[in-house]
Amino acid sequence: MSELQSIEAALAALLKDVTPVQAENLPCEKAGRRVLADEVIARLDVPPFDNSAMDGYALHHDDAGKRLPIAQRIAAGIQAQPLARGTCARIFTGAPLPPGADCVVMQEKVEVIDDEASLPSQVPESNNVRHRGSDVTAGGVLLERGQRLDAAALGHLASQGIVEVSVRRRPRVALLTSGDEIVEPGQPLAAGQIYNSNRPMLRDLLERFGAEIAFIATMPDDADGTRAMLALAAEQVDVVVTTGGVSVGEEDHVKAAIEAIGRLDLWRLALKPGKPLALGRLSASDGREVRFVGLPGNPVSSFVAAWLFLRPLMGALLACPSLASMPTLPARAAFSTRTGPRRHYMRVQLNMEPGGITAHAFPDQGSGVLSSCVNADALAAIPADSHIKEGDSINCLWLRVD
Ligand SMILES: Nc1nc2c(c(=O)[nH]1)N[C@H]1C(S)=C(S)[C@@H](COP(=O)(O)OP(=O)(O)OC[C@H]3O[C@@H](n4cnc5c(N)ncnc54)[C@H](O)[C@@H]3O)O[C@H]1N2
Ligand code: MOO
Repeated sequence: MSELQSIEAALAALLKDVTPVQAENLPCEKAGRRVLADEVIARLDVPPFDNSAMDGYALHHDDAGKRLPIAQRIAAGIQAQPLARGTCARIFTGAPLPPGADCVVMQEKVEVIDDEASLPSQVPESNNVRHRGSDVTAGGVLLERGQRLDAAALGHLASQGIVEVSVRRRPRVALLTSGDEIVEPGQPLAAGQIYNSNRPMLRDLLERFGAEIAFIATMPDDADGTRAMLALAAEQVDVVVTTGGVSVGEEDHVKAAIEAIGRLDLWRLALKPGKPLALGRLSASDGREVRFVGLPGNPVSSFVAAWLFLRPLMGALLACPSLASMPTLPARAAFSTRTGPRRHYMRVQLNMEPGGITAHAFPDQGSGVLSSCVNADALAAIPADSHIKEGDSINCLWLRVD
C-alpha cells in the first residue's frame, strides 16, 4: 500500500498558480457577499460634523453647574446657530453641535424650569459629542481590497454616498455528481438506489464560498458521454467539481475522461473522512486552464473536503484572505478518541461554558452519516496517531463564512 499524502501538499498543488477572476462593477445594492477587487478610499469624514450622541442640552463646559437660558432648539438635520457663552441649546441625537458648544448633557441629568436649564456641576469637554471624522477620515482607506462585503461593509459604503463598487466576478463552477445508484429527490427510488444528497449540499457550500453554479448535471454512465460532458462543462466554468468515483473501484469513467482531456493527480490523503481526492486541470478551447476537483462520494467526506479544499480555492480565485483560510478556535474536548495514520476532522458542536469553549462530538463519526454534519459548528482537527482524552485542548475549524 502506498504512503498517505499530506493535506497541506494536496492543498498546495490545488492552489498552485491560481489567478484571481476578473473584476466587474456592480451597484452596491447587488454587491452583498461579493469581494472587493480594489480598496475603497473614503470621500467624506464620518460623522461629517460634530454632533450630539444624546437627547439633551449643549453648552460650553465652562458653563457647567449654572442655570442657563435655552437659546435655541436643534433637531437632527437642521443647521445650528452659534451658541453664546452663558446660554445652552436644546439638542437631539445626531443634531449638529452649535459653534461655541463643546459638550452635551443628557436630558435625564437636567432640570428645566421656565425655559432655563439647571446643569450638573462637572461636565467634561467633549462629553456626549461625536466628533467629525472620528469614525472615518476622508482620504483614508475605507475598505481593503479582498474585503467580503458583509452587512457592516455595505453600510460603510452607503455612509460615503457610494453607489457602485469594483468586485470580483463570482467564480463559475460546474457541479457534477456520479453513480448509477444516485437518484434526484422527487423521483421514485428503486431497490439499491439512494437520493442525491451531495448535489444540494455542495451547491449551498459553494455558493456560500462565493461561487456561481453555472453548470449542474449528473454524469452519464458511459465513457464517451462523461468525456463530452466534462469538456462541455470546462468551456463554461473556472472550476469543475465532481463527487464520487475517486476511490479504487472500477465503475467509473471520470478518471479516464479527465486523463483523456486534461491532467489528473489522484491523492490518498492522511485525512479522515476524505482520503481519496482527485485534482486535475482541463483545457478549454480558448486555452483557459480549468481546475478539476474530484471529491469522494461519501457525503460526509465530500462535506469535509469541500471545507478543506473548495473554500481555499474560492478564496484564492476571489483573492479574499478571509475565505482563503478557516477561522480556528481552541476548545476542550468533551469526548475521548484515538486516531490512526489519518488526521480526523470530527464534526462537533461548540458550547460556551464557564471554563471556555467545549467541543461535543456527534456520536457516530462515520463517513456516510450526514447527521453528524447537520448543526455541526466546527471540524475538530484531531492529529494523526494521537489519543485525545476528555478535557484535552483541541483545535477546531469553525464552519463559518462571513
Ligand atoms: N477498497 C477500497 N474501497 C474504498 C476505499 C479504499 O481506499 N479502498 N476508500 C473508501 C473511502 S475512504 C471513500 S471516501 C469512498 C470514496 O468513494 P468514491 O469517491 O469512489 O465514491 P463512490 O464509490 O461513488 O461512492 C461512495 C459512497 O457515497 C455514496 N454517494 C456517492 N455520490 C453520492 C451522492 N451524490 N449523494 C449521496 N451519496 C452519494 C455512494 O452511494 C457510496 O455509498 O470509497 C471507499 N471505498
Ligand atoms: O475517508 Mo472516506 O473519505 O472514509 O469517507
